[in-house]
Amino acid sequence: MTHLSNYGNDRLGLYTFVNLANFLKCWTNLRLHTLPPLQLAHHYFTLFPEQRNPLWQNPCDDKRHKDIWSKEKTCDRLPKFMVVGPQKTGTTALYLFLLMHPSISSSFPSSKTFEEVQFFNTNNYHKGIDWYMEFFPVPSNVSTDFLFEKSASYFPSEETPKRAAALLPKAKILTLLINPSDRAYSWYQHQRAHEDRAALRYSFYEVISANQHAPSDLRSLQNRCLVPGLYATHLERWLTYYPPGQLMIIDGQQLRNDPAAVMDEVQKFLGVSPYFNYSQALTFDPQKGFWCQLLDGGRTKCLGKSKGRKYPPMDAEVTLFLSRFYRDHNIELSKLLHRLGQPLPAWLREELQKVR
Ligand SMILES: Nc1ncnc2c1ncn2[C@@H]1O[C@H](COP(=O)(O)OS(=O)(=O)O)[C@@H](OP(=O)(O)O)[C@H]1O
Repeated sequence: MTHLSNYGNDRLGLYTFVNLANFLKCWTNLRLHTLPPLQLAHHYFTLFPEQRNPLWQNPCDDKRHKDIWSKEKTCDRLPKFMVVGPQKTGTTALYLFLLMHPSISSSFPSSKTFEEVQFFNTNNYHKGIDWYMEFFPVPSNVSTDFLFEKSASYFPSEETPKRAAALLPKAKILTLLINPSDRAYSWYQHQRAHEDRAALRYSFYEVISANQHAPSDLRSLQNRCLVPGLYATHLERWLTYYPPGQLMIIDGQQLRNDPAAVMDEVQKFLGVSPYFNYSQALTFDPQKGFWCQLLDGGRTKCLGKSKGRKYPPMDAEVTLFLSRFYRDHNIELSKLLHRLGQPLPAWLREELQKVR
């Protein structure tokens, strides 16, 4: 039984199977039973439930598969890198800036989830790799063109790193981190703007401080609000499947304040050419209050209203609660960054100061 799309392994499988069955019938007293295919599959997965979940690999990584891979198909329609989130850290700004580079192209937008494909972390994964590849253009030059996708909910997903590494072992992974308290607050505001019932009903403080006896909708909202900010836990999971050299941890605060400097680092990390001068291509738009793409004639192309929302600042009680909530996780993050030889972002240093 294999979940690798049925390219090569099973050509001999049928022959072997028939001969094995004949052998058993001829030389043993075993009575062989069979079932119609669907019932057989049901029975099989009852016996081996762990095999219900496929783990797709790249068919072109194995010569035997590649040799019989359909002529119409290619393995070039896969990303060379991914922006994995977490949500509300500036992933859309990074996405827009990456697209400005002449050698970088993204996945096609999904009708359901806008610029995000959300393959590895959802049931879309069960639609298979052909479904995933359809989201990517055929690159005009495989070695110089950089395809990517950004799905901001990949970062905290339990399954994603393992699944991504099985299909895209050489991919580079870009993640953005801002102060997890600010991220949680921005996410809550996002839910309110999208008229999430629970977010409209409960104040931010009620969400973050809910205890285990709270109603289930509040608990669920709390989890989705706070869990992505447990950065060290999620990063360790990514590092179980990808070597540190393939993972870039970007300071989201720096991307917001000095995007050209960050984009220079990103270009180096990806090894993409030609060098693109973001200092000339980006400008700060005072009306938007953020850096935007500079267009001909001095006009700007900024992100839409849903990015860079206006909402009141967090009050002191909330700030204190969240600083305490994330304290140990931030300490873990600082140890992890130290181990990776990476500098600590300013917001993390500030949070660590509060601990003392
Ligand atoms: N250049 C630029 N323009 C607009 N917004 C910027 C930019 N750089 C960073 N940010 C911050 O990005 C926050 C939204 O993050 P994401 O794009 O990751 O959100 S999402 O998860 O895709 O919904 C968004 O959060 P909010 O301020 O809460 O709206 C911004 O603070």
